[in-house]
Amino acid sequence: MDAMTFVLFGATGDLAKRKIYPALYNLYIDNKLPEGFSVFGLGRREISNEDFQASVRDSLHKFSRRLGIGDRLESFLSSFRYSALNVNNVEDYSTLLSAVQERENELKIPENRMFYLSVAPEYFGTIAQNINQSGLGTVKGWRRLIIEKPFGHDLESARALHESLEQSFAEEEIYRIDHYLGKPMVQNLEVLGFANPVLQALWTNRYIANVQITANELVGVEDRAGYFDTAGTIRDMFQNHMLQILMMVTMHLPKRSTPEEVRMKKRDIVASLRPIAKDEVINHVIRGQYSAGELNQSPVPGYLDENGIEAGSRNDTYVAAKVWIDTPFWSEVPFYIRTGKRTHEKSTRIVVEFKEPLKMSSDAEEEAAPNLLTIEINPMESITLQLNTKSAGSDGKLEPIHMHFSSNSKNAPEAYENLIHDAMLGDSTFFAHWDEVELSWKWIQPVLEAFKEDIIPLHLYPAGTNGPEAAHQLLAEDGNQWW
Ligand SMILES: NC(=O)C1=CN([C@@H]2O[C@H](COP(=O)(O)OP(=O)(O)OC[C@H]3O[C@@H](n4cnc5c(N)ncnc54)[C@H](OP(=O)(O)O)[C@@H]3O)[C@@H](O)[C@H]2O)C=CC1
Ligand SMILES: O=C1O[C@H](COP(=O)(O)O)[C@@H](O)[C@H](O)[C@H]1O
Repeated sequence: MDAMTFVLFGATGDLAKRKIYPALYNLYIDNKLPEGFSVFGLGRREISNEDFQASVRDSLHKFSRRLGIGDRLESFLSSFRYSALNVNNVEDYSTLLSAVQERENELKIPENRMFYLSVAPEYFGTIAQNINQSGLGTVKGWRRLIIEKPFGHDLESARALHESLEQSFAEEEIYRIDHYLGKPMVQNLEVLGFANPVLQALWTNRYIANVQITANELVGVEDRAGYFDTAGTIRDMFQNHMLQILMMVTMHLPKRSTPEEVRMKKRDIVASLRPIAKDEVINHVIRGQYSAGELNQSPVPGYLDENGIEAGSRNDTYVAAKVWIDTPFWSEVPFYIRTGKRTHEKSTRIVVEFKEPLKMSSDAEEEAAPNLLTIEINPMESITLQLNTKSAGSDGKLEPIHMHFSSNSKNAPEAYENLIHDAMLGDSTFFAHWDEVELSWKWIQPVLEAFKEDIIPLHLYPAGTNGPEAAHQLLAEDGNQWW
């Protein structure tokens, strides 16, 4: 891997402390950082290098699961420098440029610069522009820009953001983080397809009855009311993470592919999503909001009673939808997608339900359970195939059995580790490319409008339950059920 300077905007923020520093540290102790590696943390506040290193040390103590391994923390921290910078002030970038160049010379490393924007999205365009104007982005080596979500608030704002970024950075230099694409089981979907002919052969509408994608959460709005009450689950989870999983599970790859091939396949899927007109949203999408309920036998407040939520807010904390992909592989297969906060479980999973088995014999009225392939993504990482077999007893009835594989996820790299490492290598396979981001917003725009205009019901569900009843009806009307 190339030696580089990692320039982190928002170095004093929550995401840096909870995710980025632990990810960098884990990469360091796994010897996955390059020889010459230097970090510049940036924020408005004035702090010394020592205080910055101390705050990184604190966040590792709090958030890293691997601090006990080895005693390399201090040498890791010695790569960290801090520079005060206001993103709107071009002179601050020039000061930073001098400091970065001095460090590059000191370490004798080439001008490879990774810019990570862990700040509010309204700054993305300005930062990209100022990086260029100040000369910080003029390099003899390579430069890359990692940006956090959310990428826009709707189709129009996403396009505006893209236009402002593309004035300063080429698409190949931009790495849009969707942390679900960094989850090992989501990355595994690419391999499951091409490495298992048995699955590859079955991966079509000929054999698959429906596909279900669930991301249930225990947590509520936490302390992010300001952001969440205007975003809702539809933008926070559905437009990005859920549609990315849908793309990953449905693209057909004949072999391990280049980032460009993956990008084209994902693009084809999202371009083939059957459009839902605004007045049709009511038939395909369920919108929910949690009311007061119970979790672990303790009462929890409803959404409207959470801190910082606007009185009478009609914001969505739950979305379920029935989606169709109009391609020869997937026509006639319903994809059911649901995600919600304050449900009864933390579980992200994909369940593929295969078509009904053939009747065993003409006179047997036996009910065979469907074959199900369940891929648990989070917090469990497992793959289970449900088959039918004869029961051991004398009656010889059918009973389901489970072939189960569970990975030892304790030591598996976390999503941010995988993604930052990939970006350092210049591998954009598991990043969201503009084409698919734009098409996702385009597809979801009528749903956003239906929510905004309040023309579909907002179903309440008590916290700690399995979502609104209407989400179950959505499948029941097709003769299906959530698994
Ligand atoms: N936190 C999370 O769990 C997640 C966050 N994200 C995204 O990551 C990004 C960062 O979020 P988060 O860390 O939570 O935000 P925080 O509010 O915790 O941190 C914001 C950071 O931006 C810096 N900052 C703010 N204004 C300026 C400015 N004018 N000039 C320079 N620096 C500035 C702050 O430093 P200072 O105050 O010193 O200026 C601080 O370091 C956002 O895009 C968010 O949507 C995405 C997924 C999850
Ligand atoms: O991006 C987000 O994801 C989390 C859920 O992530 P997970 O890895 O725990 O499944 C969600 O809670 C948050 O609201 C959203 O912004």
